[in-house]
Amino acid sequence: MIEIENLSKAFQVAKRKKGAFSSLFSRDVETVHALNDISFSIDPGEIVGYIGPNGAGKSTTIKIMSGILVPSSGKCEIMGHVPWKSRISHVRNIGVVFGQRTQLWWDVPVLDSFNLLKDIYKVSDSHYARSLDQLVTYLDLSHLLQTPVRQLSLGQRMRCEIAAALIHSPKILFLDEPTIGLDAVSKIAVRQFIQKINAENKVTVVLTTHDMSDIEALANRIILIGKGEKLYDGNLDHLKNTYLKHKRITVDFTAPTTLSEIPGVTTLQTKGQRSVLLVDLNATNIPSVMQALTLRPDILDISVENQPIEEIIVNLYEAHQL
Ligand SMILES: Nc1ncnc2c1ncn2[C@@H]1O[C@H](COP(=O)(O)OP(=O)(O)OP(=O)(O)O)[C@@H](O)[C@H]1O
Repeated sequence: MIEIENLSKAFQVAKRKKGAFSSLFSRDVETVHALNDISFSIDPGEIVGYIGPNGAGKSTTIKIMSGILVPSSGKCEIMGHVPWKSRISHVRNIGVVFGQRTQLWWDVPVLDSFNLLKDIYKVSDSHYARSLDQLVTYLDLSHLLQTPVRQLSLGQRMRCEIAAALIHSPKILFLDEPTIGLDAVSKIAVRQFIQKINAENKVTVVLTTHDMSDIEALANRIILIGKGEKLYDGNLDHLKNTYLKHKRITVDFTAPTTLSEIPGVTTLQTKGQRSVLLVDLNATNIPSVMQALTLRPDILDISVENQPIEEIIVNLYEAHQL
């Protein structure tokens, strides 16, 4: 369904020189390699988390796959189309949501934007009625349809953005940071909707996000890129098991206290009755640390957390010497 082979994208940018205005007059340019020889393929019905740190090349990939950017080299074929060559046929197959931008008309009621999109995509009346009905129900939009977009909260707007991207029932949905800035309730609503349209309408989803809870909730596969290179393609648990070096244990005591030394464990923080410990999994394991802790009579609560995924990514970078 999505075939990416040896895809590269380089940008030419004016070289920064000392002095506020010198780059305006300078002819020196440097090349930024946003994507370097990336290859992957995605099958129908998958939900893929496309992740990586800032500047990794995620948005560049989404823009190429949407037909907004032309790559410097390599192949990108989506449902038989080269996105930037056959734009009109391609956009019928895809829906795109950029969390930081809107595709809705700011001053008009949401429903008017949907009607305009219906005309742009030449959706038939009967298909539109069905599609709108489903989107309004699933995303709980009925009370928002007559509201101008500028009056919507961020969470309400994002639900409308997602509906707008799906009015023409595309087979593929690209979501670039769809939950950015949303509160917990809106995040969950967006996630549940993504799960639903994937399960019921068989929509293939490519999701970029910095929110790893989005990835954990949705993606059965992740593709991780860093500095334009593909670093990992597979399942999230496997990545965690391979690169997880530490776990964190938060311990609440009945009264302020200090912990005696436990091999392989460092105290990251002690505040009042709470201590946060870092367990080095190369030196020890969780059952041994728990055993040492539970010998103490003054423990109220213990919780064990995996190292944040961002730190796992750092481990992965180190492993790749990037
Ligand atoms: N239009 C452009 N002109 C010049 N450089 C660009 C352009 N777009 C992106 N870049 C550069 O390409 C690299 C990859 O950027 P991209 O926006 O794809 O990263 P990203 O993974 O989406 O990052 P973020 O998580 O911060 O959104 C960065 O170094 C960025 O500065």
